[in-house]
Amino acid sequence: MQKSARKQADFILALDQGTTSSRAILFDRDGKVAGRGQEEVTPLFPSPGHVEQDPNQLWLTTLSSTRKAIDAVGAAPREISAIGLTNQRETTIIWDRHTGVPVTNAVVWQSRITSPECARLKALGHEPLIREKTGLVLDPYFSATKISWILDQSPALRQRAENGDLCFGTVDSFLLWRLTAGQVHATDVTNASRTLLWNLHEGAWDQELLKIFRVPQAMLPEVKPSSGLFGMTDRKWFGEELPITGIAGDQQAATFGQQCFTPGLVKNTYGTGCFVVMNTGSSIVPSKYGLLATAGWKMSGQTTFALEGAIFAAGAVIQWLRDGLQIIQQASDSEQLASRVSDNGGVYLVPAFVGLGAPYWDAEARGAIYGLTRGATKEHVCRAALESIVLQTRDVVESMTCDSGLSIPELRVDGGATANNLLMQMQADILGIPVQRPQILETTALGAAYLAGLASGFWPQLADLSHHWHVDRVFEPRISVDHRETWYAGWKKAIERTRS
Ligand SMILES: Nc1ncnc2c1ncn2[C@@H]1O[C@H](COP(=O)(O)OP(=O)(O)O)[C@@H](O)[C@H]1O
Ligand SMILES: O=P(O)(O)OC[C@H](O)CO
Repeated sequence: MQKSARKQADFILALDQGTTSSRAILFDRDGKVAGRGQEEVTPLFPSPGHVEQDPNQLWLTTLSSTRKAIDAVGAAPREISAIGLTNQRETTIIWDRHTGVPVTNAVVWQSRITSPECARLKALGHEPLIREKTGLVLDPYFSATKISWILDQSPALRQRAENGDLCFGTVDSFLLWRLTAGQVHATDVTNASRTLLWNLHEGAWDQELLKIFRVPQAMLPEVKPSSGLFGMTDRKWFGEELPITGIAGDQQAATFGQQCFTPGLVKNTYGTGCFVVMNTGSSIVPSKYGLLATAGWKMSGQTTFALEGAIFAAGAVIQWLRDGLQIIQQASDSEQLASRVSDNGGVYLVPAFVGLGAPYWDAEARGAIYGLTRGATKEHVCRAALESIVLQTRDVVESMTCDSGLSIPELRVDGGATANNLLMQMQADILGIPVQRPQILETTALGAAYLAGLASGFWPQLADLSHHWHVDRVFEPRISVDHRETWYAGWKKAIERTRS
């Protein structure tokens, strides 16, 4: 890499391959969006509870959104200092090492197809060891059982994996492989830490876990720091070779993009799901209250760890109001509809569409609506749907406070649903702390850009980033403690009734 020439370049390109879309954003030196491209991706539901995506679509939409972003700016590729990659995490792809062709569709993080395998491993008593080594819980959400589920499709596949003819990767790893035309099979620590195969304490693939999950070591990617050179793009994609110098899973990237650089700072991203992440510095905080210990990022030889509460259904509830119940036409209508009533009228909605994630980890629970009376209206249901997002967040923030022993002074927010002012106000009300919405909501992509730009020299040091973060609006809590706790007590009752 010609570092000095690249330092002079004008942009960092961030590629954000998410659950619902692939996005590409060019950021300038002030961390502002210079141009963007976005393409939707299609979820496939082959059987109840199972979710897949076509890996080729993830790749092609990444390429086409990149071209859109570059065209929007009219930038020449040589004006791009480096590329940062961020991705929906845990989603599992296996491809042929020689041809690059995926052997099946991607098994998406939301898929529950491996519930029986998780139950089998729990019955064998493996859960405490797995939890201790990985910081995670034994749940179909993570990659390990998805890998073995794919390999169990045929003995020939398993044999090819054992012979070293197949590669496993999360979405970052697959895109990196394609961008480098098959030259690099790698991932970063944050993505590795979501597989259930990564020993968080040792920072290495764990032989005992590989055996428990029946995953051949020969198919695993090399694991690198989140900020540093991963490889060069093949000239055929953008007309010249560009260095890929940052990779992180999307929630860790958003934490970095929100500049949660000091222990105790917390962000929440409101997308399809909701992911609350707290920086815990150099300490791995094992959770007693249903959260995950995970890698935050690794740079300059140092790993920063994090505590995370993963909530599976957030914006997905609003999509259901639109596509399932059809009581709104677009997600943003939810704000107006819910505002027509002053409270939930006693209605609570628990959106356990794919079970419950943090802090309950109940794969078998399914969604329910409680408290319906003859006076309940679609406005109440819509309000209860929005409330379910902030109430789930409160569950996680309570666990985080207990686990970390730190009181959380404020919540930094980002993601598509933060455009909803009522949602943000309710979030401040139920937590009793200020909610800070920054001007740039594309913090996931920004975090990937920061990781890449710090490695390429585009931004010489972390301190150069501090003037990029500007608040758009602060939502202060406005309700009494009594009101807050009565509201929350109703939710806890609804949750208890829903658990399997
Ligand atoms: N104004 C809004 N009010 C409530 N939810 C919204 C609003 N705008 C978008 N959403 C929800 O936010 C999600 C999209 O956010 P995004 O950050 O793009 O998600 P992802 O990264 O998971 O693809 C969708 O699930 C959508 O229902
Ligand atoms: O693509 P998103 O934004 O829905 O994020 C998905 C998470 O990474 C799943 O762990």
